[in-house]
Amino acid sequence: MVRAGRLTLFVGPMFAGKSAHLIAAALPHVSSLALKPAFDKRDGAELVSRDGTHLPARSVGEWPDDAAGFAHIVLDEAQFMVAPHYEGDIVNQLLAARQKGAIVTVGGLDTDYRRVPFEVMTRLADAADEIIHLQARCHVCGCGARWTAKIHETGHVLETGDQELYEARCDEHWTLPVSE
Ligand SMILES: Nc1ncnc2c1ncn2[C@@H]1O[C@H](COP(=O)(O)OP(=O)(O)O)[C@@H](O)[C@H]1O
Ligand SMILES: Cc1cn([C@H]2C[C@H](O)[C@@H](COP(=O)(O)O)O2)c(=O)[nH]c1=O
Repeated sequence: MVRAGRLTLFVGPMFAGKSAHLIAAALPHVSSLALKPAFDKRDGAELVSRDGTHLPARSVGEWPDDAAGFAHIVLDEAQFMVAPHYEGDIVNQLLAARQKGAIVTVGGLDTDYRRVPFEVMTRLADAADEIIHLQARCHVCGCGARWTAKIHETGHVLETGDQELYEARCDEHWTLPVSE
């Protein structure tokens, strides 16, 4: 019997618990391949959530040759899987894995600090079986935050960082960064 594949997305701003949910989704699976973008040098060979959970993961700049051998594939920070940091079309590769029966679970930012959608995430959302929208707490007021604000304008849309550079913000308190 052919297994039915499935694509689940965890999307939202930074600090919303996307990595925590991905790690929790992977743990029950015996055969699990956890991937992270080679572009993201944080945390070495692990997916790490700010809630303290972590999971061994491979940093990849292209689709792994042995991916077909895994029943469950997890990918975090999917917004980084674009040229020149990633070779190949990650969306088509994930959809092909689902087609072959894999349970595919992906986390990523739906929008950048300007509130512009990340194209990879939009394409994945169009094809997903399930999308879980997560919110963080606004850094200013503590309300539900759908957006990420950047504290300093650096001129880079793709730029790894944490609380020194980014904050979760609600609709009322989101702003563009002040140019330096
Ligand atoms: N502004 C915030 N809103 C919500 N959680 C936060 C915030 N700042 C830090 N945290 C912590 O971050 C955890 C989620 O982190 P993580 O899984 O790394 O999120 P994501 O992958 O979405 O960035 C929460 O469980 C909480 O402990
Ligand atoms: C908003 C925004 C974020 N990034 C980077 C910053 C972090 O390294 C990751 C997001 O990590 P998290 O697990 O979701 O906290 O993305 C970026 O490159 N560009 C942006 O606009």
